[in-house]
Formats: sequence, C-alpha cells, structure tokens
Amino acid sequence: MSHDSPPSPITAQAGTALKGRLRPPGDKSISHRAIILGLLSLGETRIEGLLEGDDVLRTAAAAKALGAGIDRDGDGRWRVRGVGVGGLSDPAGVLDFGNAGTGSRLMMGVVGGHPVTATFDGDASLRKRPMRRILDPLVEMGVSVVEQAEGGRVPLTLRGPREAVPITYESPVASAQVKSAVLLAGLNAPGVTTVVEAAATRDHTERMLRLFGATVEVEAIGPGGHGRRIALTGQPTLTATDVVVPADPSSAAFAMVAGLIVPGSEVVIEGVMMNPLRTGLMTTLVEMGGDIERLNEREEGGETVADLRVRHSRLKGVAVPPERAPAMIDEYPVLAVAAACAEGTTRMQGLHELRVKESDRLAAVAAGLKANGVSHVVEGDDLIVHGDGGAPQGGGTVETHLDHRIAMAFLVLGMVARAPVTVDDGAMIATSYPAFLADMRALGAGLAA
Ligand SMILES: O=C(O)C1=C[C@@H](OP(=O)(O)O)[C@@H](O)[C@H](O)C1
Ligand SMILES: C=C(OP(=O)(O)O)C(=O)O
Repeated sequence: MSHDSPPSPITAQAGTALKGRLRPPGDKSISHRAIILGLLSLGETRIEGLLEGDDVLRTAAAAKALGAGIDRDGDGRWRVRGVGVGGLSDPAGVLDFGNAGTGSRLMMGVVGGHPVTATFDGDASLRKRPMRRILDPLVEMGVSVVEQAEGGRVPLTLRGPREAVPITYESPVASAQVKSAVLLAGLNAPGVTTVVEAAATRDHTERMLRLFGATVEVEAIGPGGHGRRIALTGQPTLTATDVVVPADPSSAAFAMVAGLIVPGSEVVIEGVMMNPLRTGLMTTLVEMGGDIERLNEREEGGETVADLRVRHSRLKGVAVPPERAPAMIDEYPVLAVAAACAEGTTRMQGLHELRVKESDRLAAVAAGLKANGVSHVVEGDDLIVHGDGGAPQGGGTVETHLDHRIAMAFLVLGMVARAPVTVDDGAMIATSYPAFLADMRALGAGLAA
C-alpha cells in the first residue's frame, strides 16, 4: 500500500438491516506497544490477536531494523525476540512508518533513549504531522535532532545520547503519544522519568510497561482527579511476556454506529476493549439514546472486554463535553455521522487535536457532511451537527485525504443515506482495519469497491 498507487474509491448504499456478529481487529495502540516492548525486553514475547494493519506492520519492520527478531506464526500470532533496554543497534536504512503517527512517535522515544542514529519518514500524510511535540522533550533528555523537515516534521534524523537524562515533563498537549515517547526514552535513563498530564490519556503504555516488569507509579492529580502524574523508574530489566490483544474499540466504532443508525439492525460486536480511557464514544452514543448492551464482561490480556449488542435506535442530539475528547479522540468522525442521523443538535466541543491527525479531521468531516447535505457548522474548535432524525441526503463524494477514519465514517453514512455515498480512496483503511469491507458486508452492508 502506498500513497503513490491510484486511488481506490468505494461506494456505500443503503439496503437491508445489518444483522450478525463480528470481531473487530486487534487494538492498534496495544499492537504497536506489544512489538515495541517486545523489542526492549529480554527473551521471546508471544503476541496473539495482533492487528495486521499497515501501521503496525511498519512498527514491526522498524523493530526488526533496530535489532529484534520477528516471526509471524499465523493470523495475528507473532513472536518478538528482544534486545533488552540499552541493546538497540543502528538501523541500516530509513525507518518508514507510512501513515502511522503512533508508530513513528513512540519509536522516536525508543531511539531517543539509546546511543543510536535513525532516520524517520512516512507518507504524505505523516509528513504533514507535527513532531515538535515529541522532539521538544527528547531534546531535554539529551537527544540531537540531526536533520528535520521544516517545522519539525519527517523526514527527520535523531541521535540518542550516550545516556539519556531523566526529566519531569508537563505535557502541553493531551497526547498518549507524547506521554509514551517520553516514558519509552526514560526506560534507558538512570533515575525516574515523570510525565504530568492535565487530562488522562489512554494508559496502554503504563499498563504494558508494568506487565513487562517496569516500576511505574501513577497518581491522579488536578481538579476532579482528571490529570495524571506517571513516574517510571529507569533502566529496568524488561522480561518478555505473552500479550493477548483485545478488539479495538476505535474499529468497533464503525459497526456500532452503523448498527444504531441502519433501521432494523441488530449486531453483536465481540471482545471489545472496555478500558475507560477508550469508551467515550459508547458513553456518548448511550446518552444519545443508543441501545448498546454490554454482555459477557470478562478480563482478557489485562483489560476488561465485553461483547456489545447494538440495536437500531432513535438517536437525539447531545452536547459532548471537551473533557471527553481524550477518551474518544479517533471516534469523532463516526460520531458526526451518528449526529447526522439524530434528531436535534449535537455539539462536539474542544476538537483542536483533530486538526493534526492523518488529515485535518475537523475540516474533512465538515466537508464530507456538506457534500452529503448534512446541516452543520464549525465554530472555532467545535463541530455542531443538526439532524432531523431522518436519513441524511447523501449522494456526495468525500475526500479522504489519506485518512482511514474519514473513509470508514462516511461509508457508514452511506449505509443509511437516501443516495449512495462515495469515498474517493479507501486504500488507507488497511492501516487500521484491513477486513473492514468484508466485515461490514458480512453484516449486510452494501459496499462496492
Ligand atoms: O497512543 C496511541 O496509541 C494513540 C494516541 C492518540 O493520538 P494522540 O496521542 O496524538 O492524541 C490517537 O489518536 C492515536 O490513534 C493512537
Ligand atoms: C490518529 C490515528 O492514528 P495515528 O496517530 O497512529 O496515525 C488514528 O488511528 O485515528
């Protein structure tokens, strides 16, 4: 998959109700981290349920280039033989992360903690994304930015110091990627590396570091205890372990919204991770009147998972508070689609971080809504969608700007709209959800590629 290939448009059209069961792919955040901690530990890490999307495959290739032994045993079953904290070697070529913000930024942290030199690059989308948020703390830790594209972007080359300096970093952005990069660099620093975040972001790095044997202390701070102080003791011996990757709530989001808005639907989405720092969309959809039942809650791979039964529902507009953004950051495009089908106004507040994802998602969502006759307005960093409870007009072609979530969200809109909806390029869907078309077709969705 490359951004140089000709675009592959996909059209969705409304048809019958969606029925059946599906298991979304493994969580993307956890998949990246399982490979990375596999690289940094001693012994062999066995992973089950790994997301085999392009983003994660790029992380695996980078881990290999930095010294790991990597084998694929079968669907989602991978083994990583690590080099241990401090054991990285200089990669022979450029580390190309394709479309992946998470893979590239977390690996910048890994490289930054080691006396190695590596060049990071990616596709046209990644080349636009801000990396200063990662470079700033890494420079404080002693990393040299040997080369960078204008404005602190990839392609860029980092040289890690002989010994990284442990720092206390107050992150100016609510970003799990920033937090994780600093902690991963801190792994090879003597002493305690601390990250302070004003609002808690997904905590998969902290949880997995502990699973591999690191000492990580987490304290709730700030008004309402919404912030976190995370302290990692550097230079641990990480020990390889087995990781079972739960299904990705950000991928489950598409079938969840489709099940709610396509009349007559009833779908069960299996094994979805219920980490409270990832369930903001579900909270919002339930507030909108969505019929989502959590069945068979259980522990898998250190996370609570559940099967979700979703039935078609009459949704109403709600206000989504800005403090919920970290727990549903990647789900706003598909929430906007749910809002387009709801009765009344949905106000999504505090979406500034959406502007620096694979595309400017605030602009891309607004353009997609406009192309399909959905009444909406962008006010500063807020998106306000007006629905009348009926099926949206549809009939538009949506520009996806190399963004998988924009593509999938608007295909869901097409499953209910009065006229078919086309996305200009579905290629990037393979970064996070390679089986999306097959899974949605199995439920009965009308998707033509
Ligand atoms: O840490 C992670 O795995 C991720 C963090 C989020 O990004 P930010 O850290 O930029 O908010 C999210 O949007 C991304 O899809 C995955
Ligand atoms: C923002 C996303 O990913 P990344 O930052 O890893 O490119 C996403 O998957 O929606």
